[in-house]
Amino acid sequence: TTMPQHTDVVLFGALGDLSRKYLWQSFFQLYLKEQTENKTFSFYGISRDAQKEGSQKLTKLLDDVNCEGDISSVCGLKLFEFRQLVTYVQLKTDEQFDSFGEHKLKNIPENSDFVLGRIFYLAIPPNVYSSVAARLSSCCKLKIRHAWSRLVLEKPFGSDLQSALSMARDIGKHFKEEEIYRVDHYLAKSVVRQILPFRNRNFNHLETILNNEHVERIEIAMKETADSKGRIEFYDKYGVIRDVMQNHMTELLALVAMELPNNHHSDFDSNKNKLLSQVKEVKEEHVLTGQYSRYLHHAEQEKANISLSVYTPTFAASLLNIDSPRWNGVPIIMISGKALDERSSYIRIKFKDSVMCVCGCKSFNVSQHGARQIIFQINPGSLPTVGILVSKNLFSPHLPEGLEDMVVTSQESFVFGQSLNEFYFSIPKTNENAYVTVVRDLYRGDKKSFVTTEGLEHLWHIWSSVIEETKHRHPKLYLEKNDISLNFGYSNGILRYVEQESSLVADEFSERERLSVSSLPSHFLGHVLLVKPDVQLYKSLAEKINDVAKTTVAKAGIFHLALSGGSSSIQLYRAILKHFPKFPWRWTHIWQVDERCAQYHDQLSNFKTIDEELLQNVRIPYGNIHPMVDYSVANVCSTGSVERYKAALVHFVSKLELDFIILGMGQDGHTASLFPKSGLLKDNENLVAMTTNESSVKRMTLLFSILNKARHTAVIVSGHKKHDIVDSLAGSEKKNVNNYPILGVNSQSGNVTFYIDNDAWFGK
Ligand SMILES: O=C1O[C@H](COP(=O)(O)O)[C@@H](O)[C@H](O)[C@H]1O
Repeated sequence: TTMPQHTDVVLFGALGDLSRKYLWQSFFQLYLKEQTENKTFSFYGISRDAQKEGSQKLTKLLDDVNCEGDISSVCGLKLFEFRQLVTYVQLKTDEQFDSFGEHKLKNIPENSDFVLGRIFYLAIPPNVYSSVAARLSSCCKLKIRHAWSRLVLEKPFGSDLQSALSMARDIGKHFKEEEIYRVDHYLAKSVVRQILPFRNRNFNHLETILNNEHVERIEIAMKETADSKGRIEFYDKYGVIRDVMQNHMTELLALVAMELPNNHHSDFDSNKNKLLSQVKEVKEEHVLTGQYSRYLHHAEQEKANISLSVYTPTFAASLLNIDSPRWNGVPIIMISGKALDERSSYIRIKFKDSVMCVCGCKSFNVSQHGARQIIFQINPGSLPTVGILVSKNLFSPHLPEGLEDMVVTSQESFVFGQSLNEFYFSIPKTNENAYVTVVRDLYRGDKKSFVTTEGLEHLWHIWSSVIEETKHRHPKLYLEKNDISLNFGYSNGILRYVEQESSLVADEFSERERLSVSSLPSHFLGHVLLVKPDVQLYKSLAEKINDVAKTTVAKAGIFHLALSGGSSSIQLYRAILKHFPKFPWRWTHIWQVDERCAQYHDQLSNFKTIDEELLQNVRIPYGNIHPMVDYSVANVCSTGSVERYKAALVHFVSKLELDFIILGMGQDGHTASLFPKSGLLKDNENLVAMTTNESSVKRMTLLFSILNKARHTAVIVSGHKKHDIVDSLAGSEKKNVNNYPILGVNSQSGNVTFYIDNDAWFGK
């Protein structure tokens, strides 16, 4: 007869996300499967919230625990019982801890024939692990015969080797190694659990080919569609390498590459640790990093420290090597990222193709000679379900107890370019949530889903220095969901993006921008003023536009730039082309501030200048260019043209906020095509209008209603002919917008800068 046993489950962080999403449901599953007359349970939900509020929150949370489709009355009854067995407890002070140990938890006399267990599950921030462990050790840990205590920790287990060791030391003062359970939920995923049984069951086939003679490379991927929104603070601290490569992915590597254990736990641990100790420290040149383009936007929303966020990798690809006779020379490639095109985790073992066809190549049979691979598909990606795929031209696998054949329906599915029909496909018989498995293992004292202290030390040893070395590297920006510019290759032991240049560039994010703004010398008409010789002036403005473009593209994925006509603009375009060849043209939309109603080839056309001097020299998508007048009709300007331009602005420009506009200023103080005494100066309703000044042709122009919504405005004033108007505007006499339209420039953003060259400022 087995001794009766009771288990107290004490869940810290009982009201948090992890508990809400997985833990309570998993503890209910435990109760459902394990509880008998002889095996009883109590559950305690712990947080720092006051008793009443915490208790209400917990009750709500438990309402969501359910039978997951099991409609039997047994499950319904057990669910009812389970909810009754959960008690909320506020634990903040030493006294509260002590009284919890004394009065709430079950206690038994020494030497009773009863097994008592206590699970302390810490779903709380790691910085309090040590102090909570210390308190638990003094109030609640069982120290009598037939009793056990387990301390369960969620990652991150430190942020580098040193911090992990010091955390392990601190906790080790209160709990012994066998009492510490560090969760790695990937080790509890259904396919991961089948890796070793599968290898064992196919020992004769597999163990002879799982080595450097036969394996070309191993890929381990953890691709996610989710981004890091809501977790920026955590992500800025950890980034993708610490978050998943150092732990889940390296653990997966160990399972496919370690020597098979002889089914003894001690073998399992020592073989795994041996393998981990053979993985070479990752080098800087072995890691590529990327950041999805809206990351900084999320960081800003979450009030993160942007100067740190710019460096956070949300994507990484790493090349690892194992220094052992079995694996020497086999590249191990890890890929993981947020905001990618699919949620797919897998280990792909690709075998060498060493067959050369000499004769009969026309009928060379793909199913016999095509790519040979084994794929452990852990999260499904585009497959109908998770499972293990073995190329039919490799061997026909024997299935261990936990797997069954998957019948591939006629519907074609492809895996790395090969039809699913070209694989033997086996799937786990049960596919429960990983946390259900974690909790069951925990209860049974089975340490398969947990990380030992020695293992942890190896894991950090592999990754610590490269994380440090790359911490100030600017990750390559990528577009969410599907950016082929993340594709990379490896040769001569080095990883390289196929497209070296990011289509999005965000280095030197805004620091320089802020600096340049704050160091401007003075003000003009209430706006920031920069006075310089013209060459320097245009370079400064080009630099500013480039900076704003990069940061805007990084945040919003699109940049709207509105240009004026005039000879000064030509110098600006040349400065941009010369100094900023990496300008993000692909993501830039070009608008016009104003235009004369002339055909494209007419010398009066502003657009012709923009086109010839700028657009023809850069790679900008045709659809991003928005000329103001309509060259497809004889009458290039009409009411229809005004409406068309307005509609285009409304369609493309979010909230009608252009990101950057370049204005000029005429000798009469006009700007855009808004001339002194024009009725349009007071038009607050329209965005675009036709206009004329006495001496010249008709024009189209943007109005102040949209100009003043721009996020950044630069007014270029250049040449000695402008000196008088600059002088007069700088004077103390009060002026009004009706006579000096430039005074109407009053952007809501406050980001207006006058770029005035020496000639215009000082005169001849
Ligand atoms: O541990 C982690 O894993 C999740 C992904 O887990 P999955 O079971 O959904 O594949 C990841 O989103 C998270 O950033 C990381 O901390």
